[in-house]
Amino acid sequence: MRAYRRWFRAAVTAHRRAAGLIADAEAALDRQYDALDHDASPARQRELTAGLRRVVDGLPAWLSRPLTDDLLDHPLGRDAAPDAPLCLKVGDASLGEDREFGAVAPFLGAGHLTVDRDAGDPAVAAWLRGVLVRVLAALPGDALRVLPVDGGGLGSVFVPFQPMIDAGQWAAPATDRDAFRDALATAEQRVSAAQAGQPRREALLLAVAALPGDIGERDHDRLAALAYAGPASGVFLLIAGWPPAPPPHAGPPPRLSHTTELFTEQDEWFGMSEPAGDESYSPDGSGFPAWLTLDAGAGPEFAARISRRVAESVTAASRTDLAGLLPDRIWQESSADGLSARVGMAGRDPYTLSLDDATPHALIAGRSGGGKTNLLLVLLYALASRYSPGELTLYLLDFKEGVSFAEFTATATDPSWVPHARTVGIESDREYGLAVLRRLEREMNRRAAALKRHGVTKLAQLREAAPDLPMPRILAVIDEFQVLFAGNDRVARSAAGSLESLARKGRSYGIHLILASQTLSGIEALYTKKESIFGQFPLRVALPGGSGILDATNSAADGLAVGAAVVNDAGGYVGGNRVVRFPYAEPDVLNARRRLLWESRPPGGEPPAVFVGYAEAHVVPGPADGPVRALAGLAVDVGSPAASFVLDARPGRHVAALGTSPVGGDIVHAAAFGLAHRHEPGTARFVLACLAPDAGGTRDLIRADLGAAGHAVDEVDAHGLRAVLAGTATPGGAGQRPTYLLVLAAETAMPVLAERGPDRRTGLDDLRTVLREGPGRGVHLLSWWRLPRRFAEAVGGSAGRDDVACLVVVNVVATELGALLGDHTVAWEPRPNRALLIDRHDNRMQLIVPFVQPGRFDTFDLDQE
Ligand SMILES: Nc1ncnc2c1ncn2[C@@H]1O[C@H](COP(=O)(O)OP(=O)(O)OP(=O)(O)O)[C@@H](O)[C@H]1O
Repeated sequence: MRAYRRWFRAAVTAHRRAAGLIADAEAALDRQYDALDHDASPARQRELTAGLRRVVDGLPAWLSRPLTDDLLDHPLGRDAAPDAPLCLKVGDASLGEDREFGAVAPFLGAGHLTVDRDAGDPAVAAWLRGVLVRVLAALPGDALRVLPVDGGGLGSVFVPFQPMIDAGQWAAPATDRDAFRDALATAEQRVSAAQAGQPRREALLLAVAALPGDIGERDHDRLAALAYAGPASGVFLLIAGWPPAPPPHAGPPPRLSHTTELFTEQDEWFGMSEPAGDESYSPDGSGFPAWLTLDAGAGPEFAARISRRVAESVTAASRTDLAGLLPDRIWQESSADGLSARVGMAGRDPYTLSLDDATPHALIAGRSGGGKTNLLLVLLYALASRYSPGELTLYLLDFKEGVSFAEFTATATDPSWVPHARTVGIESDREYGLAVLRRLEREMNRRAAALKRHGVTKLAQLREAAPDLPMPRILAVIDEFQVLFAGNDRVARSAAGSLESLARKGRSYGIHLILASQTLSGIEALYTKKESIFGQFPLRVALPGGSGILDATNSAADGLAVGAAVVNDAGGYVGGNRVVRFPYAEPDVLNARRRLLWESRPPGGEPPAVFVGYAEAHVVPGPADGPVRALAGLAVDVGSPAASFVLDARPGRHVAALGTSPVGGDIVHAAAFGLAHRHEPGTARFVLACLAPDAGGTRDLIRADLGAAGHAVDEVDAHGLRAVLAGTATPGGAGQRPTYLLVLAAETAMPVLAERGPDRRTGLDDLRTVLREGPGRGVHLLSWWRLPRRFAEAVGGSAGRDDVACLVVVNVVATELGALLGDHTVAWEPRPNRALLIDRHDNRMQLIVPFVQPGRFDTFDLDQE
């Protein structure tokens, strides 16, 4: 400060002497030109201008020298110190040929600068660019944040500075009134924060190329207030076009305090007011004693070059590496009051992301390739390193290709997993997502009850009151969460309900949500539909292309480079913006860290329940005791429990797989396989009818698996099947052993079954008797019907609906299924690798991953299914 004072005083003194010279000269001219001392005066003039030049030359190069290529070798970031006042050359005053000198004015750290013409004037545009280049090059790259305003829509002034915008150090230009007001709000917030004693950040410069034409008195007053309070808080103004024309019926705009003003005198000549600060150019307060032309400033290319170089250095300085960011000693933190982890750098400072009572939940958005996967990996590994599995549990869910949480699970080549992960869903179904949300809700209710029981209101208190009660904080991360709400169906409604309740109440019970999305349109639809949910997500992380989750006027994330994000903890309002750079999630570092976490896991730590949407399910033997069941697949649910159907003595305990897909045959195979392992060899009878040649492969497999389990198989054709039905329909005809009728392509038997026999009975009569009475005698039908309508006819239409209680629906469209069930409200859409298990007795409908033959979907065209 002292050095600046000394220097500026010298400059002012030199200017005054120049003024004296001009006054002398004018007086002399006035007296009489001829009487002027022609010899002495030029010498004195030269002497004085040389003195003035020395003053300007004494200024650091970036603040004074012409902005040309000659300066390119001069180092960046060393000509001014952050927080210290600086002076720079703003114009060229002249006392005649060869007697020019630089006019300097105080600026950042000391006061504001205005010029009365806006950047529509090319000289003003170049000047403004020049002032920006000077401070950009003189200061360390991250010592100044610029909020550009270009209300004239001219745009060109700030175009060269795009690299600084991309690097997140400058905001994107505000080009209309609303955006201008947001910029004002940001600056005002900075002032309030400083006044409240918050630590100073980099200086903030509101740089205006042209004010929006439609601003009013109130905006002028806000600028005046900023001018007054700004310098003490590190907020400065550089305004081209001040004072503006007063709005209609309004007085002239207020004077800006702490401001050095340049104003037009004539053509390209400007006058300059007294400078901001304590010094003055003239003894009588009349301002700078000479007219001046504006500093030539910087051309767009030169500005772009400097901007690129400074941006690169800012980016490099704020780059972090993952290894440096993860703590060496794991699991040292308590999550009693919240979760937080260092995840990157905000300028020169480490950035810590927190999920706690104030910011319980977060939204993350960015375009494809914007770095979402990377960010989530960094965040989750950082959290898992700080908190032990006793302090933090993770529920990870993704709905699409994209973020893959496979990184948290064991693989064929690496047996380690992240021990905090409770569930990991990869390319999950919406139903699976709903199941996870429901599970979280149940956990929330469990915690609510525990709080009540212990008479406390906060999780931290509960952890003290009941130290043995497992009460880790839970973080659920849902990627592409908008998929949950696709369609206006039961799943969407239930998911919205669950999510809303978790978002509202979760914070009290240590449950945090991070919702991430690429498809902003999906989120936008939700904004309008479910605005209330998003109010619960004050923390917003906008990766490149993710401005959609910020306030409508906040486009700060549009120009970000990959590796950076605008993190906003004020629900998206501009004032809360912070540009944060995240390290690259290096695979080697992640792998090493996962191993370390895994090796440190508590004894008995279970691997996460993994659900992989595209994976085939293959049958394995079911439990050896309990009710006898037909295995059908894995439930689309947390932990993927087996989905099965109890084959007890109640009438109708049979299975029909429906649909042309060969998966229908696989269902019969899975059931047979499970039963073959359930019964001791030779203690059950298996009758197999394969009635379509193209199901031969499945028939062979059934035969082989039953044989391997020690069971004989009676193979029959349609006539044989009819005979077996006739036998088992008669009391005592089935014998003592449980009997399973395995029928592939059952509809093919219809003509044979429909024929009347000599006793006037048809095979269908026997079939229906078996369906009703068979289970009581240990006889169960496990069948695959390619044509659901034939099946309906076979069981006797609606009257026989409950006679086959278990339907496994494969590729049957909703209308057909509705007709079959007599219920058109059933929501079902056939999809690859999924089936709907319906137990008509229990009124249960369950989405399952059907058990199929290994490789079924490798050889089978999914589109045909
Ligand atoms: N912080 C970073 N530093 C350096 N490179 C990064 C960083 N973040 C992401 N990247 C690079 O960008 C690429 C895309 O990132 P990432 O896969 O995280 O994007 P994404 O948004 O998840 O994309 P998608 O959803 O399409 O998979 C990565 O391959 C990585 O090389």
